[in-house]
Amino acid sequence: MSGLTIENISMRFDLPNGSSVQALKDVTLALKPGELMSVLGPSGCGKTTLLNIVAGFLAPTEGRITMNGHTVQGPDAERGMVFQQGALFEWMNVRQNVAFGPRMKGEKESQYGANVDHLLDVVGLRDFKEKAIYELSGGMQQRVALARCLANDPDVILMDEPLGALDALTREKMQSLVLKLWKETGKTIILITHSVEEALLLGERLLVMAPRPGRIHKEYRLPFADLGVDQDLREVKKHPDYAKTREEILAMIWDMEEEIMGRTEESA
Ligand SMILES: Nc1ncnc2c1ncn2[C@@H]1O[C@H](COP(=O)(O)OP(=O)(O)OP(=O)(O)O)[C@@H](O)[C@H]1O
Repeated sequence: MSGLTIENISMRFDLPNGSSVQALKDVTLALKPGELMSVLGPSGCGKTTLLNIVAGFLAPTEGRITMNGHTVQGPDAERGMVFQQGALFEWMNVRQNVAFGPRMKGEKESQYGANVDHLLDVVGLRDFKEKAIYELSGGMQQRVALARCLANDPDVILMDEPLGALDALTREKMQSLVLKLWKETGKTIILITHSVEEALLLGERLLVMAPRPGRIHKEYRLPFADLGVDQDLREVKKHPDYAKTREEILAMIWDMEEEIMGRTEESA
């Protein structure tokens, strides 16, 4: 079967003091090729743990991940990751960073060069190819991180708060870029965010997770990501369902946070 399946994933962390944390409990979902899913939920509900398991960085306590029919056993270029801070190589210039994956695969400049230049064009860094990473703004660094991930031609792109460290205006521009890349490349994308607005705009599917144990609370199918491919995101936000869904999700997460606070106070 093509696509990504997350089957009955549970994750328990055993702590040195003998106790344990049930970070995820029985999470099941499937993504078809080309789907864009945002993941939202209060702090500690297991978003990053889930992404790390899909990436193959962590082995789940129970369940399995399959990718195009085979079981995920560890990290692989078919699943690319973009972190909050670009995790770029400071000793390489912009173009060398983007070319890193293909070079590691043993490709020659004649094989990867045109694609690397194309990707740098797509993310708007044509004139910055020779720049050092420290010369770039945070937004530009995240553009490099996106291009570097795409240069490996992964089937799935996993993004953990990729725009979380950016200022509001840059973030908005980058949200449009993510939508553009999604449509142009047809990649499957899972994007974790703490921003309800971002989850709404970048989630063709939006997953709300609940904590203790981390699990799927509710899933939405939304029109805003498709609309945002061709439209200014500020226009998309005027859609009548946008404010309604935002309020509903905000209230949902607020209630979860209140419950966590209540439980913490009780146990104090
Ligand atoms: N390596 C680890 N060892 C022990 N506990 C862990 C480990 N990694 C995560 N946890 C715990 O698992 C739970 C889920 O953590 P995770 O980071 O996945 O949540 P999150 O939803 O991504 O949180 P945030 O929004 O704050 O980034 C938390 O209670 C966390 O403390």
